[in-house]
Amino acid sequence: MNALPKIPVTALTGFLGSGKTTLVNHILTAEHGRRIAVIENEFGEIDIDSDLVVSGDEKIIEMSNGCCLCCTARTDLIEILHDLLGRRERFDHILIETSGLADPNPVAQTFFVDDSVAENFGLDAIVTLVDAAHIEEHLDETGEHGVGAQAQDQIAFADRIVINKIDLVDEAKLGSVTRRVRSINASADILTSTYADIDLERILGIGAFDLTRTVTEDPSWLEEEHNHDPSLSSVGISLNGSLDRSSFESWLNTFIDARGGDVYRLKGLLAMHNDHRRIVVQGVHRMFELTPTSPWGQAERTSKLVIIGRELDRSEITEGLEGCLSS
Ligand SMILES: Nc1nc2c(ncn2[C@@H]2O[C@H](COP(=O)(O)OP(=O)(O)OP(=O)(O)O)[C@@H](O)[C@H]2O)c(=O)[nH]1
Repeated sequence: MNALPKIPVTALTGFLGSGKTTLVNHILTAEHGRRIAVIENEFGEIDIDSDLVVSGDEKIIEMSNGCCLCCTARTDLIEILHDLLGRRERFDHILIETSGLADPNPVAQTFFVDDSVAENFGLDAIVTLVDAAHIEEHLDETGEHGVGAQAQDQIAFADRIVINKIDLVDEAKLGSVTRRVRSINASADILTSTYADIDLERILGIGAFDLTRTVTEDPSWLEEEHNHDPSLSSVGISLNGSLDRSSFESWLNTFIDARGGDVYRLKGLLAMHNDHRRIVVQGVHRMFELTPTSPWGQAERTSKLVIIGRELDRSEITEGLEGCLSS
């Protein structure tokens, strides 16, 4: 007998750079009256996401095991959920931000295959973010090493789809993206947003996940195995000291000019010479931006950069970045 109601869980998916962390920050800072525990996970050997998420006491629980939820044993997730159960009076909703390369299936399965989890937690909805500017390109990558299948799975399994970054596309492009998404998932509600600024009532506490529907539409979903595309890799570099900003910008511009098509995602937290603030660098393909954040204060100045992409040459990137260190 279980007198307590199940804790609702929202699984957030979406391809690399679609805006998941932006949405998590929005959820953690907006006034919605819910207390939300966030489980983060990341494909990349150096953890950056937790630096980029607005910090707030113990809300963030990371799975920084250098791999994504889908291919680590689900026991990791089960353990974290059990741990949270011991503190259940402190929150009333759980949000799992899956890696940009994760297949949402194993996450969803966790809530059904493990009895103790199934008894205490209920999957509320799978929410998938879509990058309006890049999703078509990703879906079209259907070759042997294509990421199209992953991007497609994430859309197919969604209960709610948020087409984000609509500021970057015109109406015609938004129309074609919406039609494309609809052709993959005929039933999910589709919302649109800029910087993931959406009415949270439309994605939290909606009770949308319906196992009956999922199983009927794809009976194999509980067995599915998932492998990462081997040509995709993540290069994470951490350097002590400060970078010279103009050298960094010029190196990054040259690198992106040459390799932007293969760079799915670039994230970093950088120390710049003559600047007391931490600088966040965010990039998706050929677009990138540098944003100053909190001051370093007494903290040791280190620069961390993670690049996720195809055929990346670690030594070339390391050398390039080292060349930007301020002397
Ligand atoms: N122009 C524009 N940029 C956006 C929007 N939403 C997010 N971004 C930017 O896109 C970049 C990626 O956003 P994130 O929220 O980090 O994306 P993510 O899905 O968490 O990325 P991964 O962790 O790599 O999977 C950041 O530079 C954001 O500021 C938007 O609506 N419009």
